[in-house]
Amino acid sequence: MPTATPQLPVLSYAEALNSPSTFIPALRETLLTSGFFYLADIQQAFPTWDADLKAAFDVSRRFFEEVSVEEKEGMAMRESKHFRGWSGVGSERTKGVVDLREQIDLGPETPPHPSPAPIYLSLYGPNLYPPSQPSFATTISAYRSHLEIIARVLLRLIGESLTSSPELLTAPFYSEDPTTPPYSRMKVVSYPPAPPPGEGGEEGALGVGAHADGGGLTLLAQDSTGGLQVQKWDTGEWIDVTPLGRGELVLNIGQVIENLSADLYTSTTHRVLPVPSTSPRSRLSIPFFFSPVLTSSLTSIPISKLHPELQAQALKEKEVKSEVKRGDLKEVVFGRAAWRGITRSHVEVWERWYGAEKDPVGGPERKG
Ligand SMILES: O=C(O)CCC(=O)C(=O)O
Ligand SMILES: [Fe+2]
Repeated sequence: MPTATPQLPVLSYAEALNSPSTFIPALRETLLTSGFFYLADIQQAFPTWDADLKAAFDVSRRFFEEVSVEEKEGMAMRESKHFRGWSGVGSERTKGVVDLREQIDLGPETPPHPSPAPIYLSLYGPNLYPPSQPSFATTISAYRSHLEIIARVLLRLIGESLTSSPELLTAPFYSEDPTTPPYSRMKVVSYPPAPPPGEGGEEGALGVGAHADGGGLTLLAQDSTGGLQVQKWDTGEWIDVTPLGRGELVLNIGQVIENLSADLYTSTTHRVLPVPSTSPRSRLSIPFFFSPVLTSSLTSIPISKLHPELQAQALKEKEVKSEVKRGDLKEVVFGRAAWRGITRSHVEVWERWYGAEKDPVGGPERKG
């Protein structure tokens, strides 16, 4: 395991639970400056954390390495009206360029929505799992349930770091209606070693191209390979998010929290470099995108409700350096943003089940 010196702040989950009064100012400072951080000391809250994390990576590697292409095709995302399931290398796009990764997309496990109008309610539905590896579903679901807890704790503390009415931030992430739960997605991803351009590789292709996450809060576990980079919003410099080998998670906020925070906190641009063709194996990562209910309306915390010391800063214009256009998923209703994000990444799935004639939101292209 590498023992790199982290270039991003390391915050402690144990401190978040035991000493919120010292954790909250550190969290605020981190989100005002860096936008990305490591979360360590999760073991103190979940004694089985290291084993559960390892089990999640073990079932993921077994899936990518052992399940046949025929079985993967049977659980392919194009079979799902709900944009769930497996996508092979080259079938997902970021800003129109193929991503060099293979993945399973998962969401909250529910039946299809009973009346899927508006169209984005079609995003609710069942996941697709590999039939030959039943431990994949149970292991990944158990891991996901830890992340739901950690994300809720962090969300509340992010709310408290901004305002004495944290429910202004947290409300869109709660639902009383079982047909419209919070729409948190999760991916199990493999980045295979890729040939460089000139030796068969596509010019400009990355593991995943530069983007800012569209959801609320991203909690990412990565193996020891490395390759994730974040673009510092103040200088535009790319820095490595090196794995620390401590069972840590990498956290960043998505465009939803950027918007809710009156743009005080930045949803930072990031990317994954291709795995070198000389690497003996694929890089694995498991990002979890903790997100609001699809029907929720997202309105920024009013400046007058922010902590007094943040109000002047919220009024200032902030220049964010980013290789890609930002704010591209700005919508009032979260479902519309989620729909545009996923249909843009998986145009073929959208065309198969919906297409321009049937889609009032406009799928990959914004309408109205
Ligand atoms: O795999 C990673 O390290 C990052 C993936 C990512 O940024 C994403 O899927 O949004
Ligand atoms: Fe991302």
